[in-house]
Amino acid sequence: MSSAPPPPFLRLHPHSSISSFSSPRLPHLSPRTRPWRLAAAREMPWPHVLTVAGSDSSAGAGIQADVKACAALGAYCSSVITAVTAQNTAGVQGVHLVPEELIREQLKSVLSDMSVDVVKTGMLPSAGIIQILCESLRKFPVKALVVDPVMVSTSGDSLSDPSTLTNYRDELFAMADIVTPNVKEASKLLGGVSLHTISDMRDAAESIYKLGPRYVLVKGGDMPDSSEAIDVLYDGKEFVELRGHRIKTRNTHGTGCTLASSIAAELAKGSSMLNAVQVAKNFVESALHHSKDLVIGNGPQGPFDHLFRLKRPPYNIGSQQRFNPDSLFLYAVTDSRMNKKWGHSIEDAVKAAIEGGATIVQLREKDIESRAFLEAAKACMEICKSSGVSLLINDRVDIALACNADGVHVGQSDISAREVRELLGPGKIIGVSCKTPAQAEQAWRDGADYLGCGGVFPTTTKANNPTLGFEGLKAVCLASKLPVVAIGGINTTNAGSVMELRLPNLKGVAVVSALFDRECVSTETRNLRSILTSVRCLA
Ligand SMILES: Nc1ncnc2c1ncn2[C@@H]1O[C@H](COP(=O)(O)OP(=O)(O)O)[C@@H](O)[C@H]1O
Ligand SMILES: Cc1ncc(COP(=O)(O)O)c(N)n1
Ligand SMILES: [Mg+2]
Repeated sequence: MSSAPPPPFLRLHPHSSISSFSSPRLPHLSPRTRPWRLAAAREMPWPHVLTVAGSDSSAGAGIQADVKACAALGAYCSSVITAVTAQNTAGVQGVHLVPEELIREQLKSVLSDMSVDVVKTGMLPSAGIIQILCESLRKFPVKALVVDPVMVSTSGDSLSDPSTLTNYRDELFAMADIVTPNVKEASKLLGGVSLHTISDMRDAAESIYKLGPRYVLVKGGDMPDSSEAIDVLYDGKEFVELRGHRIKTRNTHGTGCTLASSIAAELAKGSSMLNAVQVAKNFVESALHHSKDLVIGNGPQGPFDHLFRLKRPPYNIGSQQRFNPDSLFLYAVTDSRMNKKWGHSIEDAVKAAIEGGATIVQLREKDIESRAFLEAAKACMEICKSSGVSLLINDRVDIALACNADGVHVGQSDISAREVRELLGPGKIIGVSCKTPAQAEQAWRDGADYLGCGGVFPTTTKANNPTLGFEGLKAVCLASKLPVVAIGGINTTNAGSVMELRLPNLKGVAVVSALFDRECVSTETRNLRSILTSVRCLA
């Protein structure tokens, strides 16, 4: 690796010079006095990841991978470039470091102005660069820091000076929310210990955790002879093994950069760490799967297609608004037989439920023709959109796609949440009906957003549906890594007792007949809502 000579190529904009970097760039105006901000009627925050990393001329890894991954997942990605590398599918041919003062300048330019949510680091090739980054982060704090300690490329070329080890370990890790070494990097960080088994990865995660980050993810992409790609996540208390299919492909250049940026994008959207890591891992696996036969370059390591979803409908892949688990509070599920019985159209029933205070709606229409269902779903989408309530479709991914619904709810015998995610993309809400902790675990692995758990009480809405009781609900809630909504026989007389269980992850109740098998849907919804609210107020 060549070290940085004085930058003869540096041609500065007349108003921007390294020597003047300490002078403030932006006039200090309050939002009220910034005329360009008054133009927008409603300001929409855009999840923002700043990547501090190296440029990869082959665009499979580094800054280029980070920008593509964030874009694919619906986050904005700004970039501070630490080094310019000459790379292709055969390996790394050259590295040139960006002058440290220009890195400081780039950091200040972005962090002082652009409301960064999460900083993600990749190639930090010198000790001085790490120090500058730490200083900048202390001056401009962000919500989360994702550190991918890039040291060696997958081709085996060095991408950082050995002296950076000390700065990583003593300074940057303590500021990090998550550190994501691959097995080779974990070994380097720990003085050369060898990692061959999952148990070795766990030990390494534990040792790196002691250096100060909130989470450690030891990635097993490069573990030989395994049919699975297994990563180990550790939070100081619990280990989680994230297992995925190992895709047989030469196109794995940039998997590490992509994983870390995807975690950063999900954190910027508001996910918990565990969910961010799971979504990121599923995204890498899907991208590798869709790119496995693509050919670019003659070397042993090709890039993969981060934007694979653009090749297929739906095109509205990235959503900026994360699913809010609190919206499960009063979950209204429609039933066409009940609507018919009371002479309500689906649209009127949905409108009344929202008027009464339903916080999310699912259309569960089992005996209606597809064309009529789609028309009703489109009308319900308009109603839900104008009141800010999400609309999900039971089982029918085709209807959800056609009406651009907010998501889909599937049962254990429907197509899996993983396949639904493939079809709907990352921005949509996916719920899965689960009766056991094992099903809850699988739904989380498959990339679901929430669980429906029941029947809590006996119900006539669903035939042959075993009753779980409070014990069954409790087992699922305790085991679940996802928010849960209770369902099955819930009405105004027993809803309070369900919420009074105060089970972890239990966010609300889902009801069908208690709302829709009634003459006045809005009154019933209002009554239920006030019961739920009073239980919540007593908490
Ligand atoms: N062939 C593969 N199939 C599926 N997932 C993979 C494959 N190779 C790597 N991954 C996943 O990609 C992510 C990055 O891991 P890894 O390749 O070990 O990182 P790095 O690029 O830093 O060496 C991990 O989640 C890992 O499990
Ligand atoms: C500029 C740059 N940054 C990072 C990597 C690591 O690549 P990988 O994600 O395959 O480990 C790389 N090859 N080049
Ligand atoms: Mg790799």
